[in-house]
Amino acid sequence: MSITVKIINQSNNPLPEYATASSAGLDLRAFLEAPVTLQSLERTLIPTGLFMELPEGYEAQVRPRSGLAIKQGLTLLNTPGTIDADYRGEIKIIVINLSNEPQTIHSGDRIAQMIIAPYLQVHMLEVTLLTDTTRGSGGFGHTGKS
Ligand SMILES: O=c1ccn([C@H]2C[C@H](O)[C@@H](COP(=O)(O)OP(=O)(O)OP(=O)(O)O)O2)c(=O)[nH]1
Repeated sequence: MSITVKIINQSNNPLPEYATASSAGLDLRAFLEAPVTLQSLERTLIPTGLFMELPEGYEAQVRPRSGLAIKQGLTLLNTPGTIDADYRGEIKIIVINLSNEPQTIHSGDRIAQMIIAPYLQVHMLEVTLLTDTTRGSGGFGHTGKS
């Protein structure tokens, strides 16, 4: 399946790619004029230079990369971020530094991954009674510890 995209400055900002033949996520790169340093617990919006036109019925989920999380404590604050099919703005990534040290992001760094997935829109049909189940309203640990 093809998706129409626009990218700023493609000579040094390549299109997102799948790292391996079966990768689920396309790696997203930071597109920055200068490196950005995040202090411990600081968050910021990192531009990618990427714009997309998703087909109707598809979303993109923006998720953290495990290597960045374990090595640098960098993750995404709103994971998974949702890119709507009708969004035409630049895709930006909300990065937070959960480590104790400052962390620097350079232009071209792969800061997140993006999964394209189908979604359903539903009609909310209101009723006064829902059907009974064994679980009922049990939740939040109701079935035990292990
Ligand atoms: O990590 C993200 C999350 C969202 N977006 C863009 C695409 C998405 O379609 C739009 C709106 O995102 P969302 O619905 O999460 O934002 P909101 O806070 O509900 O704002 P809005 O009222 O604009 O929908 O912002 C990004 O670029 N990166």
